[in-house]
Amino acid sequence: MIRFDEVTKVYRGTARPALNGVSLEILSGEFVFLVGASGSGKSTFLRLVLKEEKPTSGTIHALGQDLGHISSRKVPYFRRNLGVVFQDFRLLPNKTVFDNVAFSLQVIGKSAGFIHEAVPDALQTVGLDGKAQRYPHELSGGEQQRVAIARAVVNKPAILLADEPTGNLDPETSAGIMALLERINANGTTVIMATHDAGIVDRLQRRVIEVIGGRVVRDERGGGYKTQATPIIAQGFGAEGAS
Ligand SMILES: Nc1ncnc2c1ncn2[C@@H]1O[C@H](COP(=O)(O)OP(=O)(O)OP(=O)(O)O)[C@@H](O)[C@H]1O
Repeated sequence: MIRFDEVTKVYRGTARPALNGVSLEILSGEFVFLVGASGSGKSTFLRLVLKEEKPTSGTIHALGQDLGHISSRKVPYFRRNLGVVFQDFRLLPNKTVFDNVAFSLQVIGKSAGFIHEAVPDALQTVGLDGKAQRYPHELSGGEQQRVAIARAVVNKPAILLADEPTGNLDPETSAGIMALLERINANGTTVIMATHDAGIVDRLQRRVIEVIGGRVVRDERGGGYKTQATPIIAQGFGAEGAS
């Protein structure tokens, strides 16, 4: 589903790679936590998958395509298969909940008929069916994140990328968001989530990829936030990235 082969990313004007020789594979249907200190390279990983950045060296395949060979004209089509959620929600403040979710479908040319079925469906999935006409400032943080998740999944993406989606939320609200992400994953969407939340990672016991200074130092299925166990390098991928 996603494969990194010896991927290194050095941002312009910087000396130290943000990602350094990362090789790994993420399979369809997996739920993966990306963990590591601030600045370790987690967001860079997600931006590379989205093709918002390109690697300095190495190759990335996602959904059967070599990202290096997708022309800029085709990038928007590629991105239709990916949903994205951020720590700060990024909703449009002057649009209702319904219109925030509908907007992402309008820009890709979906018909009004499609939108009027898909948006209520997505709002029901995230538990916000009664709040379609509210504005973002009339919602709690947890509800705003649910809108952002509805927007991310309304087009039924194969992959959901979440960059610290619970970073601004209290533990109880975070637990609700995690239950939602688990449900979305159980319905077949591959979920990759960057997080600093040790409690969540320990509780869910999913695959954990730990990055330090741009290198993958641990890739463990059923792992916690921190482990004393000998790292298991998933299926032979990532050995080169470990140090
Ligand atoms: N656009 C950019 N230009 C230059 N350097 C960048 C850019 N984006 C990130 N970096 C650098 O790349 C490294 C990795 O950053 P990245 O944002 O991927 O880390 P992160 O693990 O997501 O951190 P956080 O947990 O704080 O979000 C950092 O040293 C950062 O300063």
